[in-house]
Order: sequence, then structure tokens, then C-alpha cells
Amino acid sequence: MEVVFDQVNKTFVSSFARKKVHAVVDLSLSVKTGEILGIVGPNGAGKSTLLKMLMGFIRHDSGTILIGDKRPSDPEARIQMGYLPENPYYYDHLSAEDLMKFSATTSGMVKQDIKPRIETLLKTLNLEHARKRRLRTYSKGMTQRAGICFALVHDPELIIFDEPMSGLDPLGRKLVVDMVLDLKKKGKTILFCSHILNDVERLCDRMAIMDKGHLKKILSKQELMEKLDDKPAAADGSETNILENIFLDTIESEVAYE
Ligand SMILES: Nc1ncnc2c1ncn2[C@@H]1O[C@H](COP(=O)(O)OP(=O)(O)OP(=O)(O)O)[C@@H](O)[C@H]1O
Repeated sequence: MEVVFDQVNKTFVSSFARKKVHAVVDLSLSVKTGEILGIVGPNGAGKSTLLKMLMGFIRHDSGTILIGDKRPSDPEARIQMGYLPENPYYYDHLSAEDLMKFSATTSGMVKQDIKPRIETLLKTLNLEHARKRRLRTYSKGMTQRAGICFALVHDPELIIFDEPMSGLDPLGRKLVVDMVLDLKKKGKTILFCSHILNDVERLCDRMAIMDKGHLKKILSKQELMEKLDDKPAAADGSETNILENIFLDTIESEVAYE
């Protein structure tokens, strides 16, 4: 499922002092089918806004966004997408199983496919033991994993994860890393935002660095590897995080904390 952003702009007018915030500025970017694109950037860079526009939750002011040949507002495009928001909030009187049944039914899944799909996801994300428990009794990591199940139940072609590792312990992170690699093998297209640069470096085919609404740099894994080869090993034997260095060089002079 190819994704294209062409000269996309989004400005918010904050109700406080009617100040304009240019959340996304003239951004052009395309993602190929089967590619994993990581989006990184400091707080307030515009990453979540970009993903929300792709999901059709907010409208862009100008430019074009295409999912395949469809616009984000097209129901046919929406059915092909799975989304994990940055701060997932679900009806907390539902269980993980209820949540997935709801998503599967509303996205038009064939009835006999629903049960096996739910079983697979509960197993993959280690929630089998809590399948009938209400979400309000879940820990943060469990809620995050339930959110991932919710995003994936209808087997979407385009997967959009906003901070998928948030709140996960090392075991949970490993589950998600393995799952993302498995989704890639199946040819899914994945966009994800993360502040955990190690995960982005490990999982993504390309990495986009955003700052203050602008796309500052885009790097392929190949380019990253070449830079790693050029870099002398650290004297203390510590791992060299190339993406972190590039990230800091790209935004260093301009960081403004929100
Ligand atoms: N609904 C809104 N109304 C006004 N301003 C907004 C709104 N949503 C986002 N913004 C502003 O747009 C800018 C980009 O926000 P966005 O949430 O996309 O950044 P981000 O890169 O996802 O940040 P973070 O890493 O902190 O999640 C910020 O300055 C933010 O305050």
C-alpha cells in the first residue's frame, strides 16, 4: 500500500492568544509498499499530526495525501489502515477480546475469520491470560499491547504506529519488534513514530527526521550502515548509535522543548 504526501501543510490556531502553529510545513514524502518508515523528531515536530492527517482524523490545509490511489477520507482507504495512537484510550469496561471483536465486526471481517485472528493476536502479544479482564484493570504495557491488537485485528495493509513501544517492558518491546518484523515479511507497509532511536534504527528501512513541521532529512538503512562502517569503534567498546548522532546534528541548533 503506497503512501504519498505531496506538499502537505497543516496549521493550528491555538485558542490561547490565537497564535498560529505550523505543525506540518510543505512536507513531501512517499512510502513504498512493504516498506517500514520510521519518523523521528523532537517533541512538537509534527509527527503525530502527520499520522493523524494520514488517518483522516484531521484535515490537511493544502497539498495531497494518497493511500494507494485513495484520499484519507475515503472509507475504502480507512479499512486498509490500522492505527495505534500515541495515547490509546479505549472503553475501559471492555476486555481485550471485546475490543477486537468490535473492531473486527465494524471493519467488515468475515465472521469465521474473527475468532482465529483474535486467538493469534492474543497469543502474539501475550494477552491470552487477560483476554476477559476489563481494560481498566490492565497495566500500561498491557493496554499498549491491547491497542496493538485493536490496530491489527482486521489485518490492514498499512499500519500506523505512534510510539508503539511506549510503556512496554523489555519483554513487551521484544514482542513488538518480532511482530513488526513478521508484518514486514508479510509485505505490510508500516509508518511509525518513536523517540527510541535504537528501535527505529533496528526496524526501519528508511528514517525521516522532522523538526518544527519540516522534513529535515531522510536516510535509508543502507546510508546508515555506510556511516557506521566509516565510524571508528568507540574506545570504551560501547555501541555507536549513528542515528542518534545524525538526529542531534540535524536538530541540535534548533531544539525548542514544548
Ligand atoms: N489540536 C491542536 N491545536 C493546536 N496545536 C496543536 C494541536 N495539535 C498539535 N498541535 C501543535 O502542533 C505541533 C506539532 O504537534 P505534534 O503532536 O504533531 O508533534 P509530535 O512531533 O507528535 O510531538 P511529540 O513527540 O511530543 O508527540 C505542536 O506545536 C503542537 O503543540
